[in-house]
Amino acid sequence: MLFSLVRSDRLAVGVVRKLAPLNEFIARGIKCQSGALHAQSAAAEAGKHKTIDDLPGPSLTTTAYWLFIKGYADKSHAMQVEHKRLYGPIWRSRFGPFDVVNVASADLIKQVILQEGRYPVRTDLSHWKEYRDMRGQATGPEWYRIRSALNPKMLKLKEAAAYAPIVHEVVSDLLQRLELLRLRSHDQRTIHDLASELYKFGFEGISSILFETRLGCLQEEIPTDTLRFITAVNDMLTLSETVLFFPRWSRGFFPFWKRFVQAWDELIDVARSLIDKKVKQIEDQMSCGEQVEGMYLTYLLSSNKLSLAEVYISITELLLGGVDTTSNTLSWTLYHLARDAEIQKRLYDEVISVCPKGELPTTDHLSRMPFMKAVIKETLSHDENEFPDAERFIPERWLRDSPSRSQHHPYSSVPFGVGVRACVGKRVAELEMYFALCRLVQHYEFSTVDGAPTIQPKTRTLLIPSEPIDLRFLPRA
Ligand code: HEM
Repeated sequence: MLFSLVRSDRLAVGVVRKLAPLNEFIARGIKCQSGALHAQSAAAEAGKHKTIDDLPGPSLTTTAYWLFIKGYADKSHAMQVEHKRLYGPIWRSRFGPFDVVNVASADLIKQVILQEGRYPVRTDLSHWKEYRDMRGQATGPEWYRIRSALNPKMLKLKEAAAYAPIVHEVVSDLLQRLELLRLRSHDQRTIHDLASELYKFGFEGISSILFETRLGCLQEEIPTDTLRFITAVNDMLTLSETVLFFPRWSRGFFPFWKRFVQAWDELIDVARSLIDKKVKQIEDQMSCGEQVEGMYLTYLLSSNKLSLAEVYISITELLLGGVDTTSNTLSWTLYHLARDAEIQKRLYDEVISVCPKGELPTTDHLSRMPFMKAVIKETLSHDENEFPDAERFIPERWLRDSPSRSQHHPYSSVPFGVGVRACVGKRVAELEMYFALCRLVQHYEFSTVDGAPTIQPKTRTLLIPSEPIDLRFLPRA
């Protein structure tokens, strides 16, 4: 396993976007804190610690050969598996401006995380920072202060549970939309490209929490401003990868940098106007002497812990972190369930016994659904060296009382990261995924389309399906 890489060979969903920053940090860790992390070697035995220059790994040219000639450009997860085989559990590689040390064993990951200290550093995505500097926006005060302002209403289980009503509203819209698409399909069963529908769900879900407003992503006619927003996020993330591969001097020849900046401009513009609307609303309420109540944005704006510029950028970054991670995990989860009727049946039985159809699940219900949590956990990452039959989908391995319970290293599955720098949106993501999965299972039985080939993952920041996922949705009685 590589840190944050999800189900590496069989692969469901990955968070490779978050991998590079950690690795860059590790590289620095090795350089600056010699002895904090070292590979066992003749050098170490002789009492001399290795430096980053001693690490094995492909040169820049070899990496380019793997990416562009051997065809791993959209399969960098598979390349990492191959590189681990070739170079061992710790190796150096270079991608564009990144000089990366990869660690691919639970023990090494633990060593890295345990020496992070109070203010773990993640590398800046230089081209994101460059955009911000160019537009004179906040370059980000220290991470810890911002993170301390963002954490309280995001990470605490009790606080995140306050978003349950809005998440249910969005899940209801998702169910309605899927039902419409199902009925419209040629066999009144098939939903084509489920991942793109779930992407809209992810966008609507996280925006409704962050901006405290509904954007209409799941409506038949998506409002123009919302379409602009979705396109901008999509363009920015897609171009973000392209821009990295082209040197600065080539920006005059190729359109990518210009388009990347345009996408950011659009994105910030829509986010700012949504936030400004809320600011105006709060001001109006306050001037009338009304009590101001709201959710995440209201809390941030009224806590006075961040400047308005910091709120713009923090909310935008939360949005960027929270859309496709959640929806992609859900897409792969449904795909795995559709391929395994037995596991799906076991999940259905659990859901129905705790929360029958017609009832809306609550966080209390969720606490009595260990199998559902295991299904999501199994979709997210784990280490092929630590789990028997790692390539098979076996949610039972996460259940405490199950005979298939695996005795795994605590760092062998860290899909949200660990420690102070771990994912700020974990609780919100779980709430969205659990509620959506629960209600989908209450309503439908899903299966793959007859004769459909197995869908492989490809790297597009995350590990996404390489082809559209088409699933049959059969309504349950
Ligand atoms: C299945 C869903 C998700 C997964 C698997 C996931 C995973 C991760 C991982 C692995 C990290 C990096 C941790 C580290 O560097 O140590 C991270 C960071 C982050 N995530 Fe998530 N995430 C998910 C959902 C979300 C959601 C819903 C949000 C927004 C509400 C979000 C916002 C963020 C932010 C802002 C960071 C950066 C935190 C920091 O550097 O302080 N994520 N996430």
